[in-house]
Amino acid sequence: MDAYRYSALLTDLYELTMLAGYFEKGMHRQTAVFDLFFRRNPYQGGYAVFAGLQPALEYLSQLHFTAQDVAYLQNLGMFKPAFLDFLREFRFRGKVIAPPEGTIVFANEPLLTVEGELAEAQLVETALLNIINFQTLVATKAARIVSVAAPGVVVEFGLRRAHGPDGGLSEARAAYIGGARSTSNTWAGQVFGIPVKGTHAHSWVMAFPDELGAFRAYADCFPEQCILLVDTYDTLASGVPNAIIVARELRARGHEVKGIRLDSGDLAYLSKQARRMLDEAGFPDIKIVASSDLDETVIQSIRGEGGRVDIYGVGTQLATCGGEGGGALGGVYKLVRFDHQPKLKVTSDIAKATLPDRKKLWRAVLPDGGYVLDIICLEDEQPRPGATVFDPLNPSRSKKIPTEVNFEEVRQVVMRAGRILSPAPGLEVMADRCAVQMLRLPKGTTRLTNPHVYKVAMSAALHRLRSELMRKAQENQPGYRKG
Ligand SMILES: Nc1ncnc2c1ncn2[C@@H]1O[C@H](COP(=O)(O)OP(=O)(O)OP(=O)(O)O)[C@@H](O)[C@H]1O
Ligand SMILES: O=P(O)(O)OC[C@H]1O[C@H](OP(=O)(O)OP(=O)(O)O)[C@H](O)[C@@H]1O
Ligand SMILES: O=C(O)c1cccnc1
Repeated sequence: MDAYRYSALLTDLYELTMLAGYFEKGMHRQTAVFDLFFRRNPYQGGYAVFAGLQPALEYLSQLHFTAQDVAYLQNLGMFKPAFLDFLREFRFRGKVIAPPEGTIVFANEPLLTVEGELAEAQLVETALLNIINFQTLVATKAARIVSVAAPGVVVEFGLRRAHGPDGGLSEARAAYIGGARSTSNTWAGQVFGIPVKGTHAHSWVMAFPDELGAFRAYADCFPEQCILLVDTYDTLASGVPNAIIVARELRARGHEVKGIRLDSGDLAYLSKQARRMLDEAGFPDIKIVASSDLDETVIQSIRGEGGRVDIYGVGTQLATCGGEGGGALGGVYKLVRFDHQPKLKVTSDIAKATLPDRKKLWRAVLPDGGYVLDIICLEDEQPRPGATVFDPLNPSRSKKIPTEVNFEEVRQVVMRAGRILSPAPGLEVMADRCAVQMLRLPKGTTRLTNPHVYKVAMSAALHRLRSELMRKAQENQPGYRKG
């Protein structure tokens, strides 16, 4: 898809200098495995929604340096001719393991694993983080908003406040995966097939001599999709009464006004009053749309006060991933195996020590389908009910896997030898997956504040391997003295 035709130069310079260095030292063909993961759930929440895989895979499968790319790098004066020749032939031929998009994931779990030659696996770090971090962050924000809005519907209105045109495009995609049902972004509608929806702006009302004339004109032009913005002058004194007049006139012509939109004031109070007025006038099916800097907290408050909003139009806060613990997802990409040896990033802070080697991610599931905990194992082991597993952040804490669970593997091989293994499912499939998995989480995990901490554990074998590598790494440091 053209929307994903990213340049090979979509990278940090240091990926290219490392690549040139590995090439010069003859290391570029050695095998490497990298894990992409994040260390903290976004928004101080209890989960994240994995998104961005399809664009990431499209990027990998199309990755090549054009003649212009190579000429640009040559002009930088940093790279030798033999390396530039290598870039001309460069393709990504690696293997990728990942969860399907819309999967609920948690901090410290390996999400994407990229395996290949050091050159290809290292080069793609920046682009993969750029794509996955942003889309996962937006999809998570959408899921949070949808979780408090339901059965109300969420429409994504963020394009005008999104971080640039490309941000607006991928944000609309990710918001849909997280549960937004439609977007105002027509380009996203065209590219991704997301349903497009909208009302009209205050400028429409202001461009007519009066509000009633503006509503009549809109109903005339769009008798089948008429949603009227009622807060330009006075919501309850003129906006809703005028909308009711137009709704009667339209009904006499065989059509129905579909909705009204509230865009300022106390949305709980106004929606209750508007609902009463519409019902009393014989229009119980006219929907109430609300917008005005909405986020999950405001929506929860509106609902808590008995607000009667049917559709929430959410723009700025969704598109820019606002709120505590939002803004950016701190996903990282770490080397876990190199030249046939497991690798570990050692640090005095155990919470930042990586999980070495090729791994599998398993989800322990109760007979009723509810999720219990996730277990990170070495590639060749299978978790067992009753086995003891360890907290990767504090391995002195351990717990037993409940005996009655089954295990679902969270990730699958999605790319081999640089080829995407199966065509991406539609975005609706990803959105359904997210909605279903949200319901399978333990109670409290989706709570906005102080959520239940879903357990992510490592197997005993992975714990042993990590401890052993840590010990060796410390002993091998020059100047290390056993304390
Ligand atoms: N019932 C509610 N509970 C919590 N927050 C609400 C409620 N109703 C509205 N809000 C929020 O209150 C804030 C203020 O809304 P209000 O429309 O009064 O001011 P405004 O947006 O600055 O007005 P204007 O649209 O005229 O600029 C908005 O961010 C809105 O999301
Ligand atoms: O509040 P958000 O969550 O960002 O949702 C999008 C906002 O964008 C529009 O306002 P804007 O003032 O840009 O234009 P308008 O004249 O249509 O109100 C719309 O009325 C919403 O309030
Ligand atoms: O269609 C709307 O009502 C809309 C679209 C974008 C931003 N705000 C509102």
